[in-house]
Amino acid sequence: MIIGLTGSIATGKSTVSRMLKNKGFPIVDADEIARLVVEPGSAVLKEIAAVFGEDVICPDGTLDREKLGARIFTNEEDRGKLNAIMHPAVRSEMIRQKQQWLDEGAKTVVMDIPLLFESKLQSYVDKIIVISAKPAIQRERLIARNNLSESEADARIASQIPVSEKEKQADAVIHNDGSLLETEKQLDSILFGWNVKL
Ligand SMILES: CC(C)(COP(=O)(O)OP(=O)(O)OC[C@H]1O[C@@H](n2cnc3c(N)ncnc32)[C@H](O)[C@@H]1O)[C@@H](O)C(=O)NCCC(=O)NCCS
Ligand SMILES: Nc1ncnc2c1ncn2[C@@H]1O[C@H](COP(=O)(O)OP(=O)(O)OP(=O)(O)O)[C@@H](O)[C@H]1O
Repeated sequence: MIIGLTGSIATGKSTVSRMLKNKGFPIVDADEIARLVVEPGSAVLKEIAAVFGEDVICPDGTLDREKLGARIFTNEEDRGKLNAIMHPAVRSEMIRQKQQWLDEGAKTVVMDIPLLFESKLQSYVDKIIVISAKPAIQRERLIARNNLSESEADARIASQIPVSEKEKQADAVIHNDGSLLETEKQLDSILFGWNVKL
């Protein structure tokens, strides 16, 4: 079974993904892959520099994530351009990693894909878990984690489909508004209900 884990920014995908990893499930992490494909010297990074300018590259050759983030989260056209450059590379690496786990005999693979609905990747997975948090809590956690202003946080939240919309298309929803223990209990009950095997 391929389980897709999604939600909206800062609702707790990585938190739940970590819980699943601790239980022994293999994880394919789209955010981690998105960092991998822009390593210094990569073709994807060269294309980003060609489109967005050399000033999005740090003196040490790495991507200036803060600078690029400030542009793409406030400008839909720029976001579309970045997605067009990065997503094909991210998608093929996600599929490669998933296949590798299956070839190694994994019965279940978890794919943590923040933009699963925005990128229409529902067909990549068998079941979808949406990690949700109330808007005020989501905003508060995003501001605290990324040290953003309120307007920067709002721009990031607005760059994605609202989590309430995603919930409607989920096979299961985890409400991550309370303690981590409460979140893990919801996760365990979903895994039990679906008879998920390691
Ligand atoms: C713009 C970048 C450099 C900002 O880096 P930063 O370290 O600040 O953020 P990070 O990569 O940790 O992403 C945090 C969250 O932002 C959201 N997010 C990232 N990219 C996008 C996007 N293109 N559109 C909407 N939301 C996005 C996701 O919820 C993600 O979990 C980076 O997010 C990036 O390379 N984005 C493009 C690749 C992408 O679409 N990644 C999302 C999953 S494939
Ligand atoms: N139940 C919880 N109680 C308190 N804090 C939490 C809880 N769940 C998550 N957090 C915190 O909220 C922040 C966002 O969580 P997390 O990083 O897991 O979200 P995410 O959905 O993976 O975000 P992104 O879309 O940016 O990758 C983190 O700082 C995390 O430690």
